[in-house]
Amino acid sequence: MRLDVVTIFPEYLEPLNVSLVGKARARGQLNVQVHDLRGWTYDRHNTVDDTPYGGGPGMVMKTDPWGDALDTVLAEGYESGSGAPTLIVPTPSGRPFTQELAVELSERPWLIFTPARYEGIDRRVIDEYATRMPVHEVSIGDYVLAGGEAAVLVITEAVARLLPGVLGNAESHRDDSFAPGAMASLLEGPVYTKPPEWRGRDIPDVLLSGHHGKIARWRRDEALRRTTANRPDLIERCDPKAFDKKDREM
Ligand SMILES: Nc1cc(-c2ccc3cc[nH]c3c2)n[nH]1
Repeated sequence: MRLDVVTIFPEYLEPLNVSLVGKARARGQLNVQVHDLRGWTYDRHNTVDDTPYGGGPGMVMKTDPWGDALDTVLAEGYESGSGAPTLIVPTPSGRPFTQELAVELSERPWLIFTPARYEGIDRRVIDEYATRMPVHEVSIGDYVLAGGEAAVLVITEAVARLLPGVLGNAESHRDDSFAPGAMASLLEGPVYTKPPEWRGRDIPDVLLSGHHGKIARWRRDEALRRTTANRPDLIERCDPKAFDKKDREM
């Protein structure tokens, strides 16, 4: 998979050099290119913004730097055989980013991220590139950030960990919260490891019983309890029949 990020804060994307994404890049599973939007400005102040038509507070990101940057990125990507691009535009007014969307994006060969700043990007840029590729305007949550770069980090990590071979054998996304399946959308229950006693706190006996059926049922019940408490909206999405089936298997 190829990822391109165009931003006025390339240093914000430094975390893509470490941990899971950094290792995937080093192994060649992920090709990440970060581009400084100001590289496509030609005035003395490297201007990327201007006042909004119709008035109002703040500034709007100008068309030309984005258009020139995206044309360059597209030419590079096509030249290197990156496949069909998908444009991802982080915005508070976008489609919610979910595990389902992460799975969908992980199956694409090439993602181009355009994290904005200020009041956003001149709408004509999105409209122009929407004629050439799928565009996903994506929100990572109902809160307002000062720019889209944090959203790029979130989306990139959620997508990269789904790529084949990126998660090690010791990890798996099979039972992720929100992953499809009988426990679809249940939140993760509590987890424990050694030592068996810590500051007077023990491990739940069932986890030491070696009875896999009882352990699976306890974990399911804990997930249900936690989901009911924290995300009752997710309970409706679960298929109760699947639970009966799972119970019989445990
Ligand atoms: N989910 C979410 C996205 C954003 C976001 C995305 C881009 C920009 C550009 C300027 N402010 C922004 C905020 N806030 N919250």
